[in-house]
Amino acid sequence: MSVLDLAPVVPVVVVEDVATAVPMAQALVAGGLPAIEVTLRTSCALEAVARIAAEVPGAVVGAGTVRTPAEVTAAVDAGARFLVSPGATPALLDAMAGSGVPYLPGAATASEVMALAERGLTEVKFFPAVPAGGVAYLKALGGPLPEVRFCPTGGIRPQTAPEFLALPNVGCVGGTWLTPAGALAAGDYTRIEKLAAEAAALRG
Ligand SMILES: O=C(O)C(=O)C[C@H](O)[C@H](O)COP(=O)(O)O
Repeated sequence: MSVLDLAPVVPVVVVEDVATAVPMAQALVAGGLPAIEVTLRTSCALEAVARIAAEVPGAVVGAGTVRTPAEVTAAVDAGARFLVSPGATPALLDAMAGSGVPYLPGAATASEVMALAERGLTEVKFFPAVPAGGVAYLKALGGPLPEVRFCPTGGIRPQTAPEFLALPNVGCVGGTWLTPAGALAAGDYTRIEKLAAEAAALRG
């Protein structure tokens, strides 16, 4: 099954303290969001991926902010079950294609999406979704490129997620709102589970 179909929302998480990784992932899964994108933006990100992969059986943990072939290898070695990138380069795409796991390369223009489609890639992260043009832009891309499905990410909030999810070319949306830094710092996993449950219910 595609990552785009696991849940309406993929939490994009920035793990600053690796001790929060497992309880955070448990809360997200309990709330109904199994696909979790751990961004490789912090020094403990790979360890967070490894711990979630080992200790949270209901989670489908992936790595985000994957920008280089070396990061592809490191993420898969850590246990990432999918890869997400903000954009795409030929070297990165070659590495992702050889990784053995599903991947969502990033694109923001018709030409970028067409270059990915030329490679047979029809599941794409639309980034940065809101600054690049939001719902209207994505709807317009769906005219000439109807076979491509997107996971828009960047600037999406619970209030705006339903407008994206209503588009036929959107599989799911990504966002950071599920795991507020304050909730993680305070160990408030109940709040994270509640945010996840609300997000999981966004599309019935
Ligand atoms: O790290 C990456 O690879 C990214 O693509 C960036 C994330 O998609 C945004 O950080 C989403 O952040 P929000 O706009 O707060 O939902």
